[in-house]
Amino acid sequence: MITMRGLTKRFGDRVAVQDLTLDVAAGKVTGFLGPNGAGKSTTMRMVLGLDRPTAGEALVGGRPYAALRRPLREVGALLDAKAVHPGRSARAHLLAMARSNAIPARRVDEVLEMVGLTAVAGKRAGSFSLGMGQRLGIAGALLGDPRVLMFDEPVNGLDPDGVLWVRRLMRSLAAEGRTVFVSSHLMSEMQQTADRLVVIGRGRLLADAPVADVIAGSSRNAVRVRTPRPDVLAARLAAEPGAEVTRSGADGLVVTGVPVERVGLIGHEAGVPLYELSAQEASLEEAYMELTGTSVEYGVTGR
Ligand SMILES: Nc1ncnc2c1ncn2[C@@H]1O[C@H](COP(=O)(O)OP(=O)(O)OP(=O)(O)O)[C@@H](O)[C@H]1O
Repeated sequence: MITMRGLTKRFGDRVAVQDLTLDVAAGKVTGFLGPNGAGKSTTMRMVLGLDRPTAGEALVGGRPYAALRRPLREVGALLDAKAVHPGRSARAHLLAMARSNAIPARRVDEVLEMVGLTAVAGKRAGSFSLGMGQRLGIAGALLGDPRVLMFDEPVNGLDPDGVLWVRRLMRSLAAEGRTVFVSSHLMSEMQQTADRLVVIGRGRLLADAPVADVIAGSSRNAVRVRTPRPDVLAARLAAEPGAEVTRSGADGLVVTGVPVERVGLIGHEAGVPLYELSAQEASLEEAYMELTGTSVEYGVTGR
């Protein structure tokens, strides 16, 4: 588990992370989302002891990173896949990491196999493609067989096969009871991979909830109805608290703010025949856009 309590980071008078308090639980994939500059990397760097919090604390398994005796065995991370000496082979890079944490050399071959780099283990990391570099970074994170894993944009640069592989890897690591904390800008990918989401904007916590709850909170969730008597049904629905009803075509209505079951019941009570009754769930992308709409730092101002 990763614990953050009042975690805050200022760079001069710029607040990068503001008072984050949350737990990233074991046995789940937790997606970490936020616009560019929201503070995701800074948060992860503080968990790894690479940035010192201005206030508050970040703990891994109840202890600050600096207090971990063999850190790679407790928390593995992929932050920057390019942080590898370009002249070193993939195997030499991992061997050096292993040695510094008393990890046996045979584990290097195991993780190379896990990420599919065995055939190129002797090649210079500098000659690797973006996707191969990501795989090498993931191998480094897995090296110490840690209970906690953090990945910053792990699918960046991967082809569809690679994306699928990362998704399965995250799921299987969580199924083994590990804590998996992963940042991404790819909403459709997160919708398929994550159990929970932590969303931040301008350093502040915007949401910390199961994926389904984040989506359910969107105003884009709607019910579509078709009926030969749309006026009658629209009038009945409009009387529901919180309902918004718009006409769609000759016989259609789109209703927000009323659950699909209730719409069906109201139609029944009004004696109105229904040709179609369907719930239209918002995408994570739509829910995310609503959540972060006012906290996008580097947006286009629509001039
Ligand atoms: N070393 C630093 N010195 C000064 N400001 C910094 C430093 N590192 C980060 N920042 C600032 O802190 C804020 C948060 O940056 P961070 O890289 O954590 O965001 P992010 O959510 O990871 O963004 P992205 O999605 O673009 O990777 C930004 O405004 C950034 O400019």
